[in-house]
Amino acid sequence: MNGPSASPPAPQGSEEPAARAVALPPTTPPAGAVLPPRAPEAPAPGTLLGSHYDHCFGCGPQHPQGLQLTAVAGEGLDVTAEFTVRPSHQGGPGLAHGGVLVTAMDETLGTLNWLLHAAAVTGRLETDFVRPVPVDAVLHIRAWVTGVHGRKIYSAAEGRIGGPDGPVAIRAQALFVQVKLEHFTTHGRPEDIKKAMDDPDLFKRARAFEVNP
Ligand SMILES: CCCCCCCCCC(=O)SCCNC(=O)CCNC(=O)[C@H](O)C(C)(C)COP(=O)(O)OP(=O)(O)OC[C@H]1O[C@@H](n2cnc3c(N)ncnc32)[C@H](O)[C@@H]1OP(=O)(O)O
Repeated sequence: MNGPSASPPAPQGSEEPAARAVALPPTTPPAGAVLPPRAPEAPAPGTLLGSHYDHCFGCGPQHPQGLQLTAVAGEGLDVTAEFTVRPSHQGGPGLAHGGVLVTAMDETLGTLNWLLHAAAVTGRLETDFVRPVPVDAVLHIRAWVTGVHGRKIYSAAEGRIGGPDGPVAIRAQALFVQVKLEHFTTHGRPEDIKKAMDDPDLFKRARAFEVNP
């Protein structure tokens, strides 16, 4: 199977508007979802999670235009993260681009999988933009797992500005799908796979390709 099915857009304008919508699966956990314990291998609460791949647009320190987001493991199945909006992240003048903010949420939500010791990729990500985020602002993000159902990991996050307890600027909810190593080796560019595999930092290498046995 290749993800959930979606209706194609209707070919002409005579249908009801609702019939033209794409059917998307929910990002709230279904009945039967569970909240597993933190994996025994999960980094201790308070650990700076670091980048899973130096060239990642979300967290890589070697990506000059990237977000260089940093995340810290929480006490449970939760993380906090910070991202400083730079001029290269602008959409409207002086304001963060919405897609860049979504990336920050995606990246932070992705780090939750590390607490479950599961390799997973984003299947679906919903966001609410609540208030604009200016250049130079720090987005304080908190993310948490809401449930796990089979290979699906459900999670939610919020980003605040003006401090960790400041007003909410963005909210997100996501569904990640656990994948095996082949997801990356089959679809990724060979030279980049090699670059990640050659990283002398064992921890990063593990994070770039960690797979549930
Ligand atoms: C490990 C370190 C990496 C960390 C990176 C963090 C960076 C931030 C995260 C990202 O941005 S990842 C990049 C963006 N995401 C992608 O590129 C994923 C592209 N999509 C795929 O590769 C596949 O569609 C996917 C792996 C998600 C699913 O394909 P599969 O063939 O493995 O799964 P399958 O279709 O069998 O579906 C498994 C279950 O997930 C559900 N599912 C799959 N795709 C879904 C989707 N898109 N939305 C909702 N549900 C989805 C599906 O309905 C099904 O539910 P059930 O088990 O209940 O039947």
